Amino acid sequence: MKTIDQISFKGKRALIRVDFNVPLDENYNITDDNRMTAALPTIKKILKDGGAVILMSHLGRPKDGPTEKYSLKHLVPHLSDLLGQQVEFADDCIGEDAAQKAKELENGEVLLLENLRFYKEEEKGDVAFAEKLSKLGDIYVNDAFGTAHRAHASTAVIAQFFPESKFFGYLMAAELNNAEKILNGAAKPFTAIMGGSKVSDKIQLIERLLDKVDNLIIGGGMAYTFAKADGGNIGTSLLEADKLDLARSLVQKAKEKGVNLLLPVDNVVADKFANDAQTDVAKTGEIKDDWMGLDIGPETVKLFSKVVEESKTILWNGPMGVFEMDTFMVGTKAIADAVAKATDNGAFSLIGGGDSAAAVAKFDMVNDVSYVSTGGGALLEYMEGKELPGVKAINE
Ligand SMILES: Nc1ncnc2c1ncn2[C@@H]1O[C@H](COP(=O)(O)OP(=O)(O)OP(=O)(O)O)[C@@H](O)[C@H]1O
Ligand SMILES: O=C(O)[C@H](O)COP(=O)(O)O
Repeated sequence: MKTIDQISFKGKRALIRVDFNVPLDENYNITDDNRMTAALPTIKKILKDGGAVILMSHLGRPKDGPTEKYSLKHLVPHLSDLLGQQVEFADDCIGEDAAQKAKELENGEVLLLENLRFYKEEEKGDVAFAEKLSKLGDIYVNDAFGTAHRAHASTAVIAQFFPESKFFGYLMAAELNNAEKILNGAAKPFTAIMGGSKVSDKIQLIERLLDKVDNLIIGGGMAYTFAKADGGNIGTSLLEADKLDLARSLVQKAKEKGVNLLLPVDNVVADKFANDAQTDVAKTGEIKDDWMGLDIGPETVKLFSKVVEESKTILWNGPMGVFEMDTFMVGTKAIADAVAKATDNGAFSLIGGGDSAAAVAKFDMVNDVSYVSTGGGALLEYMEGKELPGVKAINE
């Protein structure tokens, strides 16, 4: 793997694509800075070598050019705190001002460019736009694992302008190594925990995992499609009506492959989708008409936790319930506790997916698991066996 360890950045300007697509509240406070802290080792290595750093990223999905809401300037104070030095900001990612600021950057200094997606050329993978960006640095570093599944100007297309000087950053290398550990070197028993809202998002991953795991745990909103497929009543719980056959076939495949497939046996149900809803516990398949399942129930917690605690490799993608509401976070928290316990006993645990990572951060358990991935879609696609454009662009 071509990583930044292979060169010295002394006297060089490194143009680093990072994924600083972090959640911000209404006052522009960063509510989870995992993606920023994860990029620090790469930035620090380059500064320590005696180089200068130019950071570029997207934030959100702006539709109509520059907007206050999606400005990366909101990240400057926190990034400066994290690095212990003032970070410069260019309020346009290309153009004269950015060029001037990049040129004048002294070794040891850091410049952050404005949101790349203020130009539609970024997502289109426009070559001329990529070339303009490429002029800002001497060496291209891709450390944006979270965006590696996008073939955009700054993540993939730009690499052609650095044929001899393109490298993976430390975060990218760590993410790829950890994903490989799960895919091709997992100690057994290997348990995958799948949750979240939709089974359709995760079909390919589930199918691939059936060849690798000993246990497959399915919880969260997607479990209701399985309950319905089994002929149960699910009330107004989440359902993907067009995925019932698929659910049945996944159950069948698990059986054929000897995978222990675990689905919820009981559920926390509510009379409305709200934190102050009336709640009850219902057996799977026995949810009353106007009620919805919003978390796994206490018996399920016991069943899932036992399997998780006995595992040596754990991949967790997607929460067990609507953990954003305190009333329905119990199941997700209990599974997080089980993952932490297994990790403490020597298991390797990888948490992937934006929402699972947010849940672990909410419970303040980031240090209790082996690795929290900064990738949502990127990790899923990599695990599904797809080649990530951001990775390919450096490798080829
Ligand atoms: N029983 C349920 N009913 C409705 N929504 C649910 C239920 N269980 C979980 N969810 C919701 O599913 C969402 C997470 O699903 P998603 O598939 O996006 O997970 P993820 O893979 O961790 O995240 P991402 O796709 O962002 O990487 C959460 O917002 C959670 O509230
Ligand atoms: O949050 C993410 O998954 C990445 O930053 C990619 O963002 P996108 O889905 O808007 O391309």
